[in-house]
Amino acid sequence: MRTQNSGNVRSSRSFAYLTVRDRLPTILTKVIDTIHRNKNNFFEEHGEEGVNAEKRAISFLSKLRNELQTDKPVLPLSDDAEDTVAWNEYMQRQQDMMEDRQPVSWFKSPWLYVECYMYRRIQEAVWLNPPIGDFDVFKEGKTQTFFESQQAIMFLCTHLREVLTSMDNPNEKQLFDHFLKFLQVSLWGNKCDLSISAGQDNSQKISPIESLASLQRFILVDDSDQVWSALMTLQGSRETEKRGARVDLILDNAGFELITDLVLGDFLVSVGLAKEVRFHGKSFPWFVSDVTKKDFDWTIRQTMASNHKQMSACGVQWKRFLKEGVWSYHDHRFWTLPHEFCDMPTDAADLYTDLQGSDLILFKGDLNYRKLTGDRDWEHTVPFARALRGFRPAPLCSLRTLKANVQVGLQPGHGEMLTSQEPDWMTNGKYAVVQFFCPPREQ
Ligand SMILES: O=P(O)(O)OC[C@H]1O[C@](O)(CO)[C@@H](O)[C@@H]1O
Ligand SMILES: [Mn+2]
Repeated sequence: MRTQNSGNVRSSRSFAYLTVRDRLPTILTKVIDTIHRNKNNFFEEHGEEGVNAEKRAISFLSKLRNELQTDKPVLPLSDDAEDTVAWNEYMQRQQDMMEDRQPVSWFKSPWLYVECYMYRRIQEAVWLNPPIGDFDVFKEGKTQTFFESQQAIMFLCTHLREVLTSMDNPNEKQLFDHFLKFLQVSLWGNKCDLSISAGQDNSQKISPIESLASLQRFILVDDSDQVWSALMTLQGSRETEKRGARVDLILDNAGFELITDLVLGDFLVSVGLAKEVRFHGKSFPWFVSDVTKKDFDWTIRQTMASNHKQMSACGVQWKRFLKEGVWSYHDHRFWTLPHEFCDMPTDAADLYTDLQGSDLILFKGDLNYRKLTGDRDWEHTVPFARALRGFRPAPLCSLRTLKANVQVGLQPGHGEMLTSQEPDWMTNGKYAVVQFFCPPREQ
């Protein structure tokens, strides 16, 4: 069994190596440029102090880029945030695992760790300079993809409102068909992240519903019917009948993907499949396009303010769900730590306990999949349940388009066939999985 990290940065032909060599410095250069372009805004808001903060942040980030490119040892964090100690302890853990006592450095550590670490160091640059401490270095890109996906967002909102108004007493089959569509739209929404393209435009421009049929053959594992059964079982159970089912959606990217997740959350609540939807986002800007609380609120405000009738009706409804507590937004520092999810019971016990109260947890995106499976070099036939290594807070499902070298739960020979036909099938974002796991009932 090969279970070392799939992200082997040491091998100069690996996807991980290329990411660290090419993609991460490009992202850092864009961040530096963004801060520089905002110099006048910082001056207007904070005077000279703002300009000094801009200079210090840029010099910090340029140094960081140099450390990365010259494979320097990774440095402990020097800020004083809620998660600083956890990060520095994790770095020590990495150090203890080094075979030859070499210092942990950018090209000699697991990919998952260095990639997460870079985003945390970017945040360190901002937090160490309080006048610009709440500046989101990725905001521009996130708003841009939202506006560039307007057409697709309008299609989707229209489709949702039509489905909801036309459904008077739907039978189970009709409900299932609609559910499947909204689940798949949310799945393919994950194509639109900005980290894989180092911030280049990756927005959705065509009708998301119409493209579903042609995309079906790219879903390598499709456990949608098990997700559906889990929801149906809840409907029949006495306990959940009383309190209603709770779905937790672990969000990934802002822009079009977030809209697909909100639409799915709306559908689940509006047709009674869930009583409560809890959205989980990041507590600081992460992996270029991930959702923060500000992005979440901004997206709902923008949707409400749209001139398009159905789109603004969606926004108004979403605002109402939040006000009534049917929907809620949560963040936890664990989502922006480098830990794999099987560490959650020990390293974020409060979050694990919270998730145990869920009836279904939907994990969006590639990074969440890497953390679910520990980003290991698993054989493709290893069952998903095994790759989770004891992470079993509640029934859970990963909705992920493939953008990294890890994939489990395939039929024998499937992975080999794909490799022979399309060597980059795990990283080109063309394929997807809907992978479900249900913890066995306690005896
Ligand atoms: O937004 P997602 O789907 O988690 O993707 C994040 C991207 O960043 C990566 O970590 C690569 O840099 C990949 O896993 C993926 O391409
Ligand atoms: Mn992301």
